[in-house]
Amino acid sequence: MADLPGIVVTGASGRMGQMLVRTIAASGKARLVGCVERAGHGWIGQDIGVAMGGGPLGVAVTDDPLEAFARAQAVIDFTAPAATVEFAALAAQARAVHVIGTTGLEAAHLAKIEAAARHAVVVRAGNMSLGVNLLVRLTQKIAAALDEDWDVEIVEAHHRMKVDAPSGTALMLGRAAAEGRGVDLDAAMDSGRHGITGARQRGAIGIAAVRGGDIVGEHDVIFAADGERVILRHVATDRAIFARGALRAALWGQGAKPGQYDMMDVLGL
Ligand SMILES: NC(=O)C1=CN([C@@H]2O[C@H](COP(=O)(O)OP(=O)(O)OC[C@H]3O[C@@H](n4cnc5c(N)ncnc54)[C@H](O)[C@@H]3O)[C@@H](O)[C@H]2O)C=CC1
Ligand SMILES: O=C(O)C1=N[C@H](C(=O)O)C[C@H](O)C1
Repeated sequence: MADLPGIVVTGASGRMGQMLVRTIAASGKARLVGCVERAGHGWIGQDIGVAMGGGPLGVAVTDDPLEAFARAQAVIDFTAPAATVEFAALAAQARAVHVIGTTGLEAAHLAKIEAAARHAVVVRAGNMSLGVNLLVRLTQKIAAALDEDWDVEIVEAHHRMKVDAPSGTALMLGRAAAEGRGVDLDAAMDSGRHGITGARQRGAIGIAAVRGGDIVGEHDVIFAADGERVILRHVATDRAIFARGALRAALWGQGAKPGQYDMMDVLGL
């Protein structure tokens, strides 16, 4: 047991944090060695298992990430952009693999993560599930096969508490469609339509976001032409799919050289 990789979960009280704690504890492939939450959080100092309403897991929640990371071989981080940037520097300092699931990262955040990845392994993906990563590959292939008579529209739906839009997954899918077509997503993307928009621009890649209830995550990629449509769909019904992917990434990263990777690298897709 002691030779299994030790993993720290950041944002341990969150929707994904709790799922990760359960997944790691039950995996038999890794040890949970730390749980981090933001300073002032009510769970600081409590055993994570007890705080989650179950039996003790022998790991107290801390607000000191550096001390926790120093004991770990990997950090799994599904939190928020500002926190993730801070954790990237600290994980690199500790030479721990940093698995980043956080979405809503902007250019300035990504530059800091890139700098950290010069010293340590970073695996980052807007979606860690096998099914979505397959969907990304299919989207790229179909976009490459179809010309601009086929309008690409991506529709994503998530729970009412999600704070960023479009979802990280929708952006992955948009990027894949753009790559398939040989264009730049930033130039082609049309998201958040409202008012007198004018007719659709040929070649645009549309992205729309739905927010409501407890939707775990749903993504449609629609290729619409005159007289026919191709629709690819992924429906997540359980956050365990993301946690399993993240754990797989943390284990895969143990043998990798410093640098930034994604789930395509981990899954060999
Ligand atoms: N890549 C993927 O496969 C997936 C990514 N996500 C992303 O993961 C992120 C988190 O999602 P949820 O768990 O639903 O959110 P959540 O709001 O339930 O959890 C976030 C947690 O991070 C904690 N946190 C924030 N700042 C912190 C700091 N400085 N130090 C320590 N902890 C801090 C919060 O207290 C909270 O417990 C979002 O960006 C979401 O889009 C979610 C599911 C799958
Ligand atoms: O916030 C979420 O919940 C999710 N976020 C990720 C995203 O932004 O795509 C992945 C998943 O869809 C759930």
